[in-house]
Amino acid sequence: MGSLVLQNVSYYYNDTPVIDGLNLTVGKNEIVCLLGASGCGKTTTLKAIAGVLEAKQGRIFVDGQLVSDEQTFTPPEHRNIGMMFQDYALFPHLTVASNIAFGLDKATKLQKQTRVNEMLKLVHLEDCGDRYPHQLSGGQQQRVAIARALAYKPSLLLLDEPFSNIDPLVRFELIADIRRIIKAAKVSAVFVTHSKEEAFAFSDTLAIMSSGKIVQHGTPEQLFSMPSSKVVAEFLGQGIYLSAKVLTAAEYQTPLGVVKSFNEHSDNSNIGQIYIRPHHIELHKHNGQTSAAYTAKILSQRFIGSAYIYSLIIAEQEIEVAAQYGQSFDINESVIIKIKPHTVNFFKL
Ligand SMILES: Nc1ncnc2c1ncn2[C@@H]1O[C@H](COP(=O)(O)OP(=O)(O)OP(=O)(O)O)[C@@H](O)[C@H]1O
Repeated sequence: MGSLVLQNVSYYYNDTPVIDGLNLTVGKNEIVCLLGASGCGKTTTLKAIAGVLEAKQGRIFVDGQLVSDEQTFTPPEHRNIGMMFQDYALFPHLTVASNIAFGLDKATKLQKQTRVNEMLKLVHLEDCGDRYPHQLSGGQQQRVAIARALAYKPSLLLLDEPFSNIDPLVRFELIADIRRIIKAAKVSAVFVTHSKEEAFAFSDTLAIMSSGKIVQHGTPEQLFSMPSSKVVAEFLGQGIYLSAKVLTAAEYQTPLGVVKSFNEHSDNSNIGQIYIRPHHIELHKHNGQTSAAYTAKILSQRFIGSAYIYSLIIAEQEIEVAAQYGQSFDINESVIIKIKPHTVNFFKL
């Protein structure tokens, strides 16, 4: 059994379902990120796991222990779960060391001191034990918050938007740092964010939520290359749909010609749509050729340092495509569009 198992969990506010038969298993030492549109129920799911609210249906196991079902409700303080939220919630009148020691109420003075020193070392704040929170940067305060959450050796850590108040310039450094700390502590974690970039940088796996359910759970690569539904495909990338007819197991007829696939078509349907991401598209100079070429007009451009990104309309949908190194086009220029062979995501109609 995983470190955390949610089986058919539901929760509703005033009869409106917010979590609706949700299933999720988080393995030992796995960091999973709950991702989904605003209001899809991510924070409510964290609260049900923490025991801050009582799930109306289903079963929740933490480290193999049943903590919630129709007959059982283990209160938050007995679930052995650490929590970390965006506002750090450090006690301003306590030193860093006292903040970290706060949850260690059953330990002796010596045990507390030893654990606080271990935690300060883990988060690289050995010299800050006597400081107060206001004497630390936002990133340092967040490291104290994680030290406090890990001090009593929880089996699971819940993180709700922990990086959203951190300066964007240092955010990804802090994310790498906190990921390292969690991995060193060998704890499982459930992380909620709005940012795909944070999710990719911080998590081992992503669980995409929609309408109160997990619609797909897997590594970022699995979800990106083989999304199980349009919701997942659209959530992870800004692509376009092309109508598609299955020609052979690895070829599709589209309005932009035949698209070749690395994977075999497994569905028994013949008509549908394929989802094309920007990196599947190649732009080429027209150079006066007309034969069998599929073209589009450049609408706008922006420079990102290493390349130009061009905006164009393909199959009546706007998409941004990066030019290859050294390539450049003019606004309004007509360019040839080629779709590279790739692992095709086909969705039947
Ligand atoms: N106390 C409440 N009473 C009634 N409805 C609530 C309450 N708390 C949350 N909701 C509703 O439940 C739904 C899910 O809320 P939740 O906070 O879990 O979403 P979320 O996915 O975390 O959203 P966000 O990404 O915006 O933080 C929303 O529609 C929200 O309006």
